[in-house]
Amino acid sequence: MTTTGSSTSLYALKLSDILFLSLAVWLISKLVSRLRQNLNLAPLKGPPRESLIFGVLKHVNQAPDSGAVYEEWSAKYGPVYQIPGVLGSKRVVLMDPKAVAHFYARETTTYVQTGMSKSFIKRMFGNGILVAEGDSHKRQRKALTPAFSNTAIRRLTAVFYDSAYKLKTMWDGMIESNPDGQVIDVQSWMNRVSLDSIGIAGFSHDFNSLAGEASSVSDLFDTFAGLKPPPKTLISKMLAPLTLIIFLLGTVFPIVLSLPTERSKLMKKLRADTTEIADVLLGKTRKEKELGLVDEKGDRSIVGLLIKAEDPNSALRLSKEEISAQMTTLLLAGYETTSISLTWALVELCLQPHIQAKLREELSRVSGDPTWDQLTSATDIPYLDAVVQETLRMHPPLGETVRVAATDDVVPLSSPLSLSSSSSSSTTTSSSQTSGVAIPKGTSITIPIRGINRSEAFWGEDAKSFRPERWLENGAGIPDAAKEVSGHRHLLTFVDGPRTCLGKGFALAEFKAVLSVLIRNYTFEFVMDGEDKVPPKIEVHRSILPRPKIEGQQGARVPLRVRRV
Ligand code: HEM
Repeated sequence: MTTTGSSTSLYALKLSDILFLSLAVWLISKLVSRLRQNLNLAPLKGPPRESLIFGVLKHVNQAPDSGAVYEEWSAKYGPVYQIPGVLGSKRVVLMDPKAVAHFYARETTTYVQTGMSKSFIKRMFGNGILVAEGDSHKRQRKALTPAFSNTAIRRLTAVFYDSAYKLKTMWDGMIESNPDGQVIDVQSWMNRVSLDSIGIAGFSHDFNSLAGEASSVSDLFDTFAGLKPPPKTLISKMLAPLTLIIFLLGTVFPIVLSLPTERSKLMKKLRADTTEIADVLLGKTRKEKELGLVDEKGDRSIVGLLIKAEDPNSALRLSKEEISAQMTTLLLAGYETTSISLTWALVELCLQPHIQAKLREELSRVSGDPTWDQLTSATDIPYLDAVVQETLRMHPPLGETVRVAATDDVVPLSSPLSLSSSSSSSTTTSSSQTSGVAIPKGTSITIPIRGINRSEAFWGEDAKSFRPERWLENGAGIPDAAKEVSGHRHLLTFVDGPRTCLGKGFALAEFKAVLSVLIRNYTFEFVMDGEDKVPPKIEVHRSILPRPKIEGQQGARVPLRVRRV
């Protein structure tokens, strides 16, 4: 008995020793690698640490315009600077166009998702293209690309118009009984247009959300957008006030993201539900294919192409898990981003009714619905193009890219950068200036997409104003400094390089088709009570991606008065 007891306690002691030693080794290795990074990193200027735990990240996350914060620091410390991150870590912020282009060109190889992003995306979207790196990313991208070719999108244009006209039927019914216009939460309707479009175009599946059919995808997104009260358990209630803290700590310790917060539980459910939908859709299409119900040659839906990629003899074969994750990714990527962009466009057009009128006037001169050729041209319906571009510049759904260096690198600069003290960097041109910034392996890098898109240094003094005219005049409206920024029409909204948005053509065609139907048929204005008629304040609601909301509304609601033209 005694022997057994002592051997148990000896075993327990050994186990605790091992645990303690492992923890100590892990902590020391983290500290050593952080020290190595900090020592090898060029002595960049940057704002002082505000908090020992969060650095300045809490300040950035809580700012009403995080882009403006990065822009202010860039004006003060130069276009490449460092900011204090969580628990003594440092992040390098790139706002120099040459450095940004260099960075995006090396996405998925030299620069990869952080542990937190990987954990977040895997939980939400599965192990698909968004987390793939290097050769695996190349392989998945090659398999998916044909689904987004010009020919494919041209054929999908009818789907976007179908959705827009279904919405019109519903709205006409609502407005009919209210000739002075109907107050409509346009954001929820933009969600429905986007969801039904991606369902049909991506999987030949009609979610029928425009006709009011409920689906778990829209239910979950609505919960994230604060439009439905989430189910609350005691533990998640207790963790709710800590959501931001847990999120920030997750940048260093991704494991804390697994804590049962309301958000993490919703994410888990979202993943489970979208995977279920993906599996059902996949099964249905496979069966149709077996029964010869799908025109194999003609089927260019995303699912059709994914199923073709399943061919065991194909070099581009994707695993079943990858197929399910790609479908989830496409469903979610095609739904949130486009819906947010359409909503922002309507908000901006209400803030400046003369721009709305000018757009309507241009569209009234187009006979019938614009064709795909007209939608994709920047010059056929130039003001529509300018309004869409300006919306994407001002309101990129993804505000920043955060990555970590997988290997040591040197980032080139457009012009020499002043360092905070004399540098030991090999690329130093003088004691206080450098032509390239040494980035040690493990360094976190931030590209402030929103900050660069709206920066006065690139876009001029009126950078923060919604002014579609800057896109006209044969490009003369785009300042030379902005032309230095690589990316779709000098914007980083779709990022750049190997991870450039695959659905860019899809999104632009859908955005323009839906907006043209809305503006030709309806006028939009804010609901303004009282004598003064001051437009309401527009706030940002933190959902999966930040969404616009009108001040005072619960959740991401954007009620507008809609009248028939
Ligand atoms: C206005 C609408 C859209 C915007 C602003 C947008 C923006 C973006 C951005 C910034 C990324 C890079 C994400 C990252 O760095 O991790 C991305 C990737 C992606 N987007 Fe979009 N997107 C839009 C619409 C769409 C649509 C409609 C689809 C599909 C139907 C789509 C499919 C994808 C895919 C598959 C990727 C992953 C690409 C890769 O990892 O290689 N997007 N998008």
